[in-house]
Amino acid sequence: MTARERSGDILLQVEDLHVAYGTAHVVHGVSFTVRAGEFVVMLGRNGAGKTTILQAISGLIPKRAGRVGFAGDDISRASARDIVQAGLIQVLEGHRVFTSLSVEDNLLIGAAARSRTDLKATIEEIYEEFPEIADKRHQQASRLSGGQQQILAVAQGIVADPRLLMLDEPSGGLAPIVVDRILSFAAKLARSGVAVLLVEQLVEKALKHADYGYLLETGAIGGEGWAADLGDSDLIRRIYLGGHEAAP
Ligand SMILES: Nc1ncnc2c1ncn2[C@@H]1O[C@H](COP(=O)(O)OP(=O)(O)OP(=O)(O)O)[C@@H](O)[C@H]1O
Repeated sequence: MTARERSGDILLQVEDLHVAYGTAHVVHGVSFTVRAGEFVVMLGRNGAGKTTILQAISGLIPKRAGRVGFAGDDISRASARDIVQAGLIQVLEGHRVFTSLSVEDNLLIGAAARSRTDLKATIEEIYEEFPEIADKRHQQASRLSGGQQQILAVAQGIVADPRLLMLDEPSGGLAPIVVDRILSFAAKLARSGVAVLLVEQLVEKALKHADYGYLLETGAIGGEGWAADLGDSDLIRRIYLGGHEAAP
């Protein structure tokens, strides 16, 4: 199955993206798409370039070459702020929350990036889904565990009213059951029309929740396919394990 046969309007279109850190050329002509309402995962070994690609799309690091289209506009040279305003929201790797502010203020700050009318209902929905942060809504975020801060970081991305939510390894430091809850919430968002682009090391869990996957091999797309087909594929075995064992 090729990308062309997927349904839905293309929301994000990355074409021939190149990124370098000084003389280290780490992304070599990457092209891929994310469609409206689609949950796409990008998999690849440590250091393959996944975070670099997300950050280049978000305008956080410069692109050496290539084009990024979003909702019909060319955002290749747009500022990080304008990219957020357009509805392309990235949740960075690690627990990047404001620890001196309350949980609820963290959510309000996340939402301040873009105005939305259903903010209260969205925050309530997040509290319902993640009672561990609801219970501490008026406490400083520094009182949350690392895993709860990670949930809060993802929640900040959700309240920003994304058209495309990019999640960079949301599993970091989380118990497996919490990872499943976050990924199934992301899948629910996708079903409601928000596109999701996930970078994740937990291959099995990512493929369980995503619709479509791209496999990154040292800065280039090595393969792609429906998530349901990739799990037990030779492609995954080749990329992660040199073709000998089952995927992690
Ligand atoms: N700021 C930087 N300066 C120089 N090299 C960098 C920088 N950030 C990343 N790299 C290098 O770029 C390559 C791609 O890194 P990147 O973090 O994008 O990979 P990744 O697939 O996200 O890996 P991981 O799963 O470990 O986060 C690696 O070789 C890494 O060492």
